[in-house]
This record gives sequence, structure tokens and C-alpha cells, in this order.
Amino acid sequence: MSPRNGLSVEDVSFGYGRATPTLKRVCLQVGPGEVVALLGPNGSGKTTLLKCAMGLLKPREGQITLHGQDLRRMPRWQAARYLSYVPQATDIVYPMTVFESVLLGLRDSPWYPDQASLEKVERVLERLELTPLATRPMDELSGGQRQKAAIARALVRDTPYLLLDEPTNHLDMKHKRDTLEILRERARIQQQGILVVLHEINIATQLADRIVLLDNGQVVASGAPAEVITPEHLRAVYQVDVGIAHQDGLPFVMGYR
Ligand SMILES: Nc1ncnc2c1ncn2[C@@H]1O[C@H](COP(=O)(O)OP(=O)(O)OP(=O)(O)O)[C@@H](O)[C@H]1O
Repeated sequence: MSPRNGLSVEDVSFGYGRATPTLKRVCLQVGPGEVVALLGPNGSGKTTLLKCAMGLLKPREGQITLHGQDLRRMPRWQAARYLSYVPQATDIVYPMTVFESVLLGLRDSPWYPDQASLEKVERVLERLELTPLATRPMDELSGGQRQKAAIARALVRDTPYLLLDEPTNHLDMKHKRDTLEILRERARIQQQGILVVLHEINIATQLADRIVLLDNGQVVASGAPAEVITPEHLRAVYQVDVGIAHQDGLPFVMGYR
């Protein structure tokens, strides 16, 4: 992928305050229609990288470009047309219904929405099987339901790129599988570029075209799932011995000790 045609993180270093850098010369690219999964141990810098890619944190060095344009020079409103974000924590809730919360993905206010916005919200809620919860207040939802509402709020925006931080965290097996399907569909049919932080390696191998493995703020391996998910890489990064099987050319972690 050319940096002119995607979301491109080029040699990015970032540190909180004067502390040693949290990200060290990280590179990655997400093209239209591609799914890239970001894996790595706790504290390795995944969320920090996603926040840099969203323009929420400013890199110390390197640059992030969207279709060749420097994100730092882009006004927020313009970047917002390209990027949607599902944060890691979805426990901050507002006194509004699920419908209103998703509608706010499209508009600054839930008041007097236009018909097209209402229909978009309805379609996304239906796709995520959230319609029965549409009128429920956000603060009465379970963790998984709230997670799905946060995903819906990002999906409704239909931006070219979707950045998700552990979106399957609170979900049960069915809802994990459904979320995988929806994200794949978004990449394949709508050509959205997806950068997703995950902890579950087997979800990453099923979902992603490419996996980027981070450790201590650095990219340890990057490539197709079969190239990155190897016992050697996982031992080096997670300090565990992993059994891996292959199905249809994809690696699956069978267990670890
Ligand atoms: N606001 C902050 N101020 C200072 N240090 C921070 C801040 N946020 C994160 N860090 C530190 O930066 C490092 C990377 O954190 P980050 O949240 O990016 O990791 P992560 O890979 O997403 O972790 P996890 O898998 O646990 O969510 C950690 O050492 C963390 O303590």
C-alpha cells in the first residue's frame, strides 16, 4: 500500500511527559478494505498507538498520514470525516438512550434529527441486534450491551477508517463471532480500513489480513497471521510456550503454559 492511499504510521515515537518513550519508531499501514490487528502484552503501547493514529496524542517523532496528508496539519473536523474510534473503556455513560447515543455518532445533538440520520441509526442497531434495546438508558445496560452500543456509534458514521480498542472485550462467543462478521463485511463490502487492538490471538488470526505484534513500544513482527503467530514470537513477547495448530492456512493457539 502506498502511504498516499491509506492510514500510515511512519516511524512514530511517543512518550508521556519526560518518561522513556512508550512508542519507539513504530510503522504500520492500513489500506482501504484491509484489517490490521494490533497485538501485544499489557502496557506494550497498543492503546497509545491507536490514540496517536486518531490524532488524540501527538507523536514526538515521525508522522501519521491519511491519504498522504499529515494528520497534525488536518483540522479536527476533517480528520473526523476519515476516522471513527471505539475506545477501550465504554463504562463512561451519559443519561441517554441507546438510540440517542448512536445518533450522536452522526450529529452534535440528538435534537431534531433528519430522516436520513434516523434511518442510518435504525439500520446499524438492527445489524448489531440492538433494536430491542434502542429505548433503554445507557446506564442500565450490561457491559457487553454497552460495548455493542459503542461499536454501533462508530459504525453508524461510515468513515473510511475504523479504529477499535479491544471491541470484543465484554462479548460472549456469539457476539464475538457476530462482531467479527460485521467487521469483515465492513472491510470487504464497504472497503473500510480497520485497525483493531485485540488480546485474543485466535480472533486476530480469523479477522485480520495482517497482524502487528508490539512489545515494549516496538514492532516485533508484522505480516500475515501465519508469519506473525509463531511459537517463537509469542514466547519472546508473552513469555509463554504456546501450542499452535493450523486450519485453512491460519494459525490457532491451542493452549499455553
Ligand atoms: N496517560 C498516561 N500517562 C502516563 N503513562 C501512561 C498513560 N497512559 C498509558 N501510559 C503508560 O504507557 C504504557 C503503554 O500503555 P497502553 O495503554 O498504550 O498499553 P496497552 O498495550 O494498550 O495495554 P493493555 O493491553 O493493558 O490495554 C504503559 O506503561 C502505561 O502505563
